[in-house]
Amino acid sequence: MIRAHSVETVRAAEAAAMAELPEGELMARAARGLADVATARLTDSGGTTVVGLVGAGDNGGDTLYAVAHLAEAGYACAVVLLPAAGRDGVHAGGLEAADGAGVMVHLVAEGPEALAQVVAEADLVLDGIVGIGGRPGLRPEAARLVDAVDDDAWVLAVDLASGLDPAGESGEDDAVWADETVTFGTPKPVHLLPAGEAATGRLTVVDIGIEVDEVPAAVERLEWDDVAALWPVPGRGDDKYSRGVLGLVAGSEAYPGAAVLGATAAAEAGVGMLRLVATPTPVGLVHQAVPEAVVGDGRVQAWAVGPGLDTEATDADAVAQLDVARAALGSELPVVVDAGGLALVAGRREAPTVLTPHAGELARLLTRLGTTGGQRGSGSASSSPAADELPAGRPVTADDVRADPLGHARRLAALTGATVLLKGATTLVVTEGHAVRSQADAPPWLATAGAGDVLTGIVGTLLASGLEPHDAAALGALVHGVTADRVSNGGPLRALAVAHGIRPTVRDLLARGRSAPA
Ligand SMILES: NC(=O)C1=CN([C@@H]2O[C@H](COP(=O)(O)OP(=O)(O)OC[C@H]3O[C@@H](n4cnc5c(N)ncnc54)[C@H](O)[C@@H]3O)[C@@H](O)[C@H]2O)[C@@H](O)CC1
Ligand SMILES: Nc1ncnc2c1ncn2[C@@H]1O[C@H](COP(=O)(O)OP(=O)(O)O)[C@@H](O)[C@H]1O
Ligand SMILES: [K+]
Repeated sequence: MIRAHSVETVRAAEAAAMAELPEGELMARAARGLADVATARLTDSGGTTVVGLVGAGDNGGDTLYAVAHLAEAGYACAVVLLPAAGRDGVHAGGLEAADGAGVMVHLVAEGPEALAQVVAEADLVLDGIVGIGGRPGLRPEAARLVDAVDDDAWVLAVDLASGLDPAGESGEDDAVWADETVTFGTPKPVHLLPAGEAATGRLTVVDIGIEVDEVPAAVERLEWDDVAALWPVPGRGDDKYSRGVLGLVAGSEAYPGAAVLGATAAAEAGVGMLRLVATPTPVGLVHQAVPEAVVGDGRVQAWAVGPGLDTEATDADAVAQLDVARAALGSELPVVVDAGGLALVAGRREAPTVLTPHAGELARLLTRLGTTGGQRGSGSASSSPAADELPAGRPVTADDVRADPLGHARRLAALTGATVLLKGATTLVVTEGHAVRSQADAPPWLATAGAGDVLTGIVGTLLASGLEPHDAAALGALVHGVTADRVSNGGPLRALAVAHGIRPTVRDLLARGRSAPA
């Protein structure tokens, strides 16, 4: 599992480490690690020139020392000192090291054109403008230099891409767009959250000897090797009932195929037994595609409610199906609720619950539950709408959610007590009292109709086997995304192919776990 820690946690861990170490040792380790990564990239690309963009804080200090190492190794190195105070505005020890190594030192006073030319010549740019002490956004003089970077240069962000919010709570309107980020000790939330993930690029963690393993993470990401520990593997004493029966309330005369996708996914994920509650057309289709499924209401260990459910339908079969959906939501059993089922969510549910909206569904649900959209007030760092603003009396929109996915997912989790799985390129899993989980395993090809129905089948299977909602949601998202990536293999995807890819994917992920060192 990848674990990202908050800025407060990192600062405390750094302080504890520094108390045991000679002065400057942590920064020396950070700079050495940074220079090593830079050297590896320059070796790969055949690049020879390095420019460091240096801000006022310790992030600039790391950068100055790293550039000094690179100059000593023979690369042609320059730095641009961004503070208005020039040489007096940056880390003194770092500047002394850079001077001693023969690094060319430029000041903002030289003017934007001259500096843009310096920056444009770099094969590798070290972004040391700001790190975890940074406020979101770039000042104009920094933004101009970032714009001047050559398209072919390798942009290496020091600790985080400057301009991002280290906490990853607000967006990335004006930030460095890094090819790679070298971070120290542990990832920070911004590296894993939608607000910063794209601008972070490849993430490389350099060990500088700070201890955070015992401290709760702010954001977590399950990795392939976590699957074996979490996935429900039957034992000799199990039977189909003990493994977990899933009740799937899905499909309608209007959207029959969703039931096929959800049922196929559950069968492929290895559900002990599947009961389908649906109207005649989806029942017929599921009989063809998933002959294992049993039709009709009955005893189950968990429910999956919603794929293809038509909550507007009024014929007798549909009304009977909707009655089962409402009874499932009113029961004390675990439920995953998707698509049409979300329209039936009325508020808090005490039993384990996973809600799986995409941005539009989350917006509609929040609006229906009484939340309204709002704009951040003046003085805020960003003009994006935020979830925690005072109500402005208008409905929450999908754009509001996209501008602040984490905030809106948290809002729904607080209103319902449920685990909220917010779908997207990066899928967030938010449960009150738990570290946020963030999964980014899927290719954009997965943005295709019916993909969500497949996810519901997987998560339902995991709930029926007894997994906690937070684990079921994150593990479901991981397996869904990894399966999509394997099946796509760089090409188009269809939802049914993803469903059919689950079995070999889970098998291979479990095999990895068996062969991984203890
Ligand atoms: N604390 C430690 O022990 C270690 C810190 N390290 C480095 O130190 C960094 C944190 O250093 P600092 O706390 O000095 O903070 P930063 O270097 O992140 O930046 C703080 C400075 O930048 C200015 N600033 C903030 N936002 C800005 C913006 N948007 N545009 C321009 N200037 C802005 C602030 O006024 C302040 O002067 C880490 O990210 C890491 O790179 C590493 O050397 C490892 C050890
Ligand atoms: N750009 C993207 N990259 C990767 N995965 C994505 C992207 N956009 C959406 N997805 C994933 O595709 C799936 C789409 O599900 P959903 O929107 O519910 O579709 P449907 O309702 O048609 O089944 C989700 O699992 C989501 O996380
Ligand atoms: K930086």
